[in-house]
Amino acid sequence: MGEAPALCVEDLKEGFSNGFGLRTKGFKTSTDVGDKTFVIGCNNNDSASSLEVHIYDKSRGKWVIPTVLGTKPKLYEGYSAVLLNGDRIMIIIRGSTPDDCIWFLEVDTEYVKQQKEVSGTEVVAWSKGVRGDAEKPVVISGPSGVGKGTLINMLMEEFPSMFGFSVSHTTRAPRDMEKNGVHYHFTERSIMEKDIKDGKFLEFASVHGNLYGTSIEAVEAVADSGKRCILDIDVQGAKSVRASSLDAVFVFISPPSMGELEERLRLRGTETEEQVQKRLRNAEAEIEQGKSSGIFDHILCNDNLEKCYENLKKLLGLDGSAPTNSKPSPKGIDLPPNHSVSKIDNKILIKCETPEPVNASKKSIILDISSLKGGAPGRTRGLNVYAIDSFSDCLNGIHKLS
Ligand SMILES: Nc1ncnc2c1ncn2[C@@H]1O[C@H](COP(=O)(O)OP(=O)(O)OP(=O)(O)O)[C@@H](O)[C@H]1O
Ligand SMILES: Nc1nc2c(ncn2[C@@H]2O[C@H](COP(=O)(O)O)[C@@H](O)[C@H]2O)c(=O)[nH]1
Repeated sequence: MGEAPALCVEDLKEGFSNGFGLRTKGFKTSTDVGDKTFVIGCNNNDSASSLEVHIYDKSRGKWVIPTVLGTKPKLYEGYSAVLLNGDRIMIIIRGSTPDDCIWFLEVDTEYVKQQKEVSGTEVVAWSKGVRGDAEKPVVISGPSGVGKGTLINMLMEEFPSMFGFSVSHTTRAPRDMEKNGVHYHFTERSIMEKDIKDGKFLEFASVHGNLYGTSIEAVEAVADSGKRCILDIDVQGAKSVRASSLDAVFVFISPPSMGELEERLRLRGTETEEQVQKRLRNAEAEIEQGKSSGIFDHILCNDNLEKCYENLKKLLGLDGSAPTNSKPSPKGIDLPPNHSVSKIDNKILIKCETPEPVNASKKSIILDISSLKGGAPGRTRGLNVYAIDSFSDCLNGIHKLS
């Protein structure tokens, strides 16, 4: 590392404008990014209140309340804030649980810039920091009745600990055997539209007359459990995911013929005649787009179900003997209870300030932020965590925290 710490929190007074030292409920901190000052905090000690973000635009001499995307962190005992790359503020939370102690407020990332353009307002976006990486999600798309759900069920039955299903939201009515929260989150249009406006959806589309969408939480919950996420979405949804920051594998399932697709839809018996007709009309355009748009990495024809399933497994690297375990869920980050925060290059030093000896897991730690991935509005993954015995370790070498 070689370089002296850029900033050490003990050298700074709480509430300084560099953003370090955001304290407890009722306090605020400010971080300067270009000609804007981002003030993060809470106005009072009311436990019902939450972290708010206000922006002071120095060039216009005006306060702005931005649109805040993503889920906000809860209120805890105290916070430290560190500006990273000039485009996001890392918030380190004191007194939180190990899985909830690192958050990012994106203030000028590509995602935030795009959202500003779309909404025409100031935008900031929260995402939660997570250790380690998740496996690439698998997006499965294709016309209604082609067999996507059947193939996904086969995969989940054979590899229950490896895959998790992204439970979509929809405004369509549940079918007889469908359970809320398992097959879909069945919801009202007005509620879903508000959630879409609040940035809670990775993608959404109007499909066969109803609104369908994948919430960011649905995908992240699967990744948090250490499983590989499977999305069953239409072609418009696949296109939106392709354009998003989610790095996924895209598979299109095509029918052997329109006649066969019609027969499958009718035999399933879940739609009225009018709905079958609508789905078949939409299928033609979906097949055309699926095969020609360049969205999909793989196209599989579901003629013979067993053969198609074998091909799906092959492209997912599962054609050998069945692996039994998924990747273990990444552990949380055990912060020392009393700590100070400083930044050295791509490393954040969280220095234990407890006078008495502490056990290994409560030692000072380093967060390596050189491999951050993903981001708002969901999870920022790729945080690496190392334990250190003393501050000089930080300069001389680091030990990986198990
Ligand atoms: N290869 C196949 N040969 C014959 N029938 C099949 C085949 N694959 C699936 N099916 C049947 O076709 C019907 C439709 O399948 P499924 O419900 O999985 O379609 P889907 O693509 O998920 O449809 P939707 O998009 O409407 O949810 C089911 O009754 C299923 O059993
Ligand atoms: N864009 C999205 N499409 C979705 C989502 N969830 C499901 N779907 C697609 O809708 C049709 C119809 O489904 P059905 O359950 O009513 O038969 C099908 O093609 C699904 O793939 C979603 O979240 N986003």
